[in-house]
Amino acid sequence: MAKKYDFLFKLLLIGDSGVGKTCLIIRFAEDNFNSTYISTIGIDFKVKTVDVEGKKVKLQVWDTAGQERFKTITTAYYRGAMVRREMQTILFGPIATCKLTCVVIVRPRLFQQLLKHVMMVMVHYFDSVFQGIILVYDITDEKSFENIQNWMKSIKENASAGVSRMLLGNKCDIEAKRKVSKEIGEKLAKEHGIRFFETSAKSSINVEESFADLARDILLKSNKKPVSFQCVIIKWILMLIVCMFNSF
Ligand SMILES: Nc1nc2c(ncn2[C@@H]2O[C@H](COP(=O)(O)OP(=O)(O)OP(=O)(O)O)[C@@H](O)[C@H]2O)c(=O)[nH]1
Repeated sequence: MAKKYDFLFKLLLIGDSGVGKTCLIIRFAEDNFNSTYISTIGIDFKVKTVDVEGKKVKLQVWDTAGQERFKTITTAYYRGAMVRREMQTILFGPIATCKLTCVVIVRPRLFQQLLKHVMMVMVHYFDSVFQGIILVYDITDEKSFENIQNWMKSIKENASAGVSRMLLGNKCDIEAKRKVSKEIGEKLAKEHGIRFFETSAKSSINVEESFADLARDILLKSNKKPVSFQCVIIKWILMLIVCMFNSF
């Protein structure tokens, strides 16, 4: 059977509530637009395969809720760094090391359980790393632009270090209500050394282009090696080990 894609990249959209994250994803994945606003609850994803540098890249695009009350769930999804920290504490923390040594000697069965927990964390890690994060603001809403700094801070604190980022100023079809100039958006992106596009999910401006551009950036960073495929293999091996532990 022919392989349907060469690479799989996971992207995450973040930004204030109402800036158009869901609409951008729907425009990208289904080429559709709905003006009815239904606020996202929790997290959801859509997939689309694009051609990048002659390679088929499957993008799994995750939507998040911009509302403050869902922030804990949203940031939990940046994972990479967080799970790594979790693993470091389990494996290398000073107390953990002492306890672990005692457990191996005195309670081998408990050690087995611990090992299983570590495997589970690793499975989760390989399953939840995002290669790209798209920060979205609304060009007609100054506050959503100011908040980009907070979202940037949140990425720094929670996401993995090598993650590719991109800034989108959405709703550029409503020029009459513009509050944030293109230049100021470009300036902010430049300061953070990331790509920038003004988009419109409604009028389908720069949506496909921006997603493909980010995919290209990730592809070049990954040195054209199918990293995600390796992750999937490692994930399945880890899951197999977890299943073996379960059957003891
Ligand atoms: N004019 C215009 N309206 C848009 C555009 N994108 C989204 N909207 C409208 O903005 C509103 C909010 O869009 P959503 O995509 O639900 O916003 P969101 O960022 O996902 O919001 P949360 O789920 O609350 O985080 C909806 O009424 C959309 O129709 C756009 O490009 N142009």
